Amino acid sequence: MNLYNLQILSVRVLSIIYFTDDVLSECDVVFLAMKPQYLDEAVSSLNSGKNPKTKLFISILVGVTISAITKKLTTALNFVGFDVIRIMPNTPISVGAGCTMLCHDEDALSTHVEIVKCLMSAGGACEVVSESMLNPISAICGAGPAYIYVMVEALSDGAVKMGVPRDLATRVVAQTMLGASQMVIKTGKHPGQLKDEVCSPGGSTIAGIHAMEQSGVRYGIVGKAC
Ligand SMILES: NC(=O)C1=CN([C@@H]2O[C@H](COP(=O)(O)OP(=O)(O)OC[C@H]3O[C@@H](n4cnc5c(N)ncnc54)[C@H](OP(=O)(O)O)[C@@H]3O)[C@@H](O)[C@H]2O)C=CC1
Ligand SMILES: O=C(O)[C@@H]1CCC=N1
Repeated sequence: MNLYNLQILSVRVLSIIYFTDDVLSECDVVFLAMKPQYLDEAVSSLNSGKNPKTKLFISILVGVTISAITKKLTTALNFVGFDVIRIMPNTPISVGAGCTMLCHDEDALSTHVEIVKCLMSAGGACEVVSESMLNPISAICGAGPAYIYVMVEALSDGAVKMGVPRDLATRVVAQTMLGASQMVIKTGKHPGQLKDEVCSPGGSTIAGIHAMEQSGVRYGIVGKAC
């Protein structure tokens, strides 16, 4: 990490917890990380005091807009001059392989955007998108790991059914998913082309693909899960 990154990371970051009387007077940056239905309760538990220090709120709440959060904070706390930046991270961030989507208002300070990018990049990829893109992309980067785990579990179940021990099956499935993902990222090839490269004419893979298509896997993912 370069000096610039270290400098911007030197701001103190704390999460909002219950009964946070002094969070705003002590922290430059505050994460809003409760479920959306508890936002009002959380905001009302904050006390801006005489000298609020917080200049940046980072929200991971799914579906709550920057303007809605700004309005709630401004109304409840009666102070202005802060930025709200929305992010949608995912749980793989805990192992350094996360994917965070970030959006901000046009008037957000570039230093604030850099702070968030720097913080979230420490846990994986981080990309800036428009706010209108955040909800649809959240269905993939935020919820996506759960869908992938179901697929890992299903493939592992299939292997177990054929007599492979569970731990070996799950390890091989996960490594295969990792490898396939790296192929998509590193080769830049269309996933359909990568799939074609695995399917030998008349081979077992195309037979498996046929079975997947017959059972509506693609339809279920595109039409129902997303
Ligand atoms: N799970 C995921 O993969 C992702 C979740 N998100 C978003 O993150 C948010 C939290 O989700 P998740 O972590 O799964 O949910 P959890 O229920 O695990 O965590 C919610 C947290 O909010 C705290 N909390 C509840 N009420 C208040 C309050 N009034 N004031 C302050 N803090 C409060 C809870 O504290 P306590 O434990 O003390 O009750 C808990 O730490 C949601 O908005 C979700 O959309 C975003 C991306 C991915
Ligand atoms: O299921 C949820 O509400 C959150 C949003 C993204 C991931 N989990």
